[in-house]
Amino acid sequence: MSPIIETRELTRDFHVRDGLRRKRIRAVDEMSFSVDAGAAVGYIGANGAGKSTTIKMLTGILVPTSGEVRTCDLRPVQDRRRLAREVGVVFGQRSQLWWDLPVRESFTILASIHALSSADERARTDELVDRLEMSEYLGTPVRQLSLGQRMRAEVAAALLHSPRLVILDEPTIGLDVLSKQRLREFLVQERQTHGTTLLLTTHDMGDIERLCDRVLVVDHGHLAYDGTLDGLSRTVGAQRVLVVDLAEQTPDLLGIPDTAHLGSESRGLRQRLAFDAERTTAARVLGAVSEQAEVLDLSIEEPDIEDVVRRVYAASR
Ligand SMILES: Nc1ncnc2c1ncn2[C@@H]1O[C@H](COP(=O)(O)OP(=O)(O)OP(=O)(O)O)[C@@H](O)[C@H]1O
Repeated sequence: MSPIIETRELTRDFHVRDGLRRKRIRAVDEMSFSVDAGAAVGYIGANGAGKSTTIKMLTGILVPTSGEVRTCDLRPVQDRRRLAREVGVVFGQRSQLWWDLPVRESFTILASIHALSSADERARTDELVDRLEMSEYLGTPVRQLSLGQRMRAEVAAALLHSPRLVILDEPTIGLDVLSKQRLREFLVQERQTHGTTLLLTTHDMGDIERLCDRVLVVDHGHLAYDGTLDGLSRTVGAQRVLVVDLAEQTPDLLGIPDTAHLGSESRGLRQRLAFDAERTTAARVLGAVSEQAEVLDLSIEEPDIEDVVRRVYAASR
């Protein structure tokens, strides 16, 4: 089976003014990678690393300066219309819905753009409305929706024609915890049910952990890492943090095996301990803490994606 995305030495330059001179910026630099059908790939990197430019070339919005790209076995620029039938794109910060129309009407327009039969349109709309819990606001104009509601509608709009590949650019940006969780669950389900391939850019490590089985890290237009999330954690030693609220003011919990004490608040009532998930577990750390103090509450902080990216960059240079 041929890959659903394949790039070979893909490159894109921009020319910008620098005072009186023109300067060349190489946004994507001879990048080669491929993605198999059915995969879920996280595409991460610092601001300006080249993520959006890559996505624009994959979807035919931007013409490459050099190199090759094939998406769903098509040439994105030349075959853009055919590609639109195979790919769904969600931009967290840009809407593809009609602001003054009720959500339902946006779906009807999109279904007719994609030339869905009325039976397919009905079946797919019902499925998406049900799984994304949108029935309450189908008649509401898009401009009146909350961000979480709008994002669900955006995702439904991008998936209405059952694309083989879904590209999501910051799909959970600005969403509250519950909305993020719902959207992630939906995407996991969609992939399981329909074998949809997912490629997403995000600044949220939770998206990567819940959704992706492979991670690409881009640095100045080059791939700095391509592998599993576990491998990424091993490469950079991404740490988790256990935050414990204690029943009494307690001296700093030093000497807990495989942890580093990050700090205390309120005279030791709340303490933060970093641990490496490769070497120990949250349960083991909690067990050791409980021997020294009564724990009232706890939470675990996910690794910070900016920190992970910085460490990958440092390791690859
Ligand atoms: N239209 C453009 N004209 C000039 N330079 C551009 C243009 N689009 C992108 N660039 C430059 O190309 C580089 C890569 O930008 P790109 O938007 O692909 O990064 P990104 O990884 O998506 O960043 P972010 O996370 O901030 O969205 C940056 O240096 C950016 O300034």
